[in-house]
Amino acid sequence: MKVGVVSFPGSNCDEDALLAIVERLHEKAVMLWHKDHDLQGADVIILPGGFSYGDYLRAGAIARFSPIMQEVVAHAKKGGPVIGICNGFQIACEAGLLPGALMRNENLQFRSMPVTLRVENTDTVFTGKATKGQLLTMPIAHGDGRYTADAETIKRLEGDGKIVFRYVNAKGEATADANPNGATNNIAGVTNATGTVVGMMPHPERALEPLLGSTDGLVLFESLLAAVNA
Ligand SMILES: NC(=O)CC[C@H](N)C(=O)O
Repeated sequence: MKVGVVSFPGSNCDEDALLAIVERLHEKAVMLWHKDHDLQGADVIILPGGFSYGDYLRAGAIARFSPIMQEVVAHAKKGGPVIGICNGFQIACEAGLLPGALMRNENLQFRSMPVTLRVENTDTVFTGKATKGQLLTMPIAHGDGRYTADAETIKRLEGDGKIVFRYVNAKGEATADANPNGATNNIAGVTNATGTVVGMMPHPERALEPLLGSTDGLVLFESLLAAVNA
């Protein structure tokens, strides 16, 4: 497996994502500069977290015009795996790789804290090794994480089981107080029709070391490796 991590001006989780692949999975990873058109033979693309273009206009709205996004979209259209983490999720939505949008957090605060997620869909390239209903702890760090879409899209995503993660409390219940940003239906992550593109606000690449409080992010990377090698 060879993973390409796209570095935009303002990305700040690109190194963490690269290290997740190299140090935890012992697989190959390359940094891809946003101005390039070459995916350097990567089988998988990570759109990392950060503040691409300073979140000007709207988070992800400028990054989606970066030259490399044409190749990322073409890769995704061919069924190539793509994961958008936090700012990467915002960029994936802006680029039309995933439905919906990430709005300013309901409480207008930047939230940096651990959250509990419930795995809703294990039929994606990034959750195949998880179990449905499994609870995962990982951090969030965002100001614009309130997932939203028009009512018809939400109904379709829910009906088709395209919600991958939901914010829940310690008992696994998707309550309002477990929702850090006011996301519709506590949605923390979604997938496309084929389960090959996943976007999520929480950071699995920051939950790989016991020292950092959780290793629950590992299941996503192990799922990816298993899917690519299948
Ligand atoms: N950690 C991140 O990727 C930050 C995401 C984003 N730009 C926000 O604050 O909403």
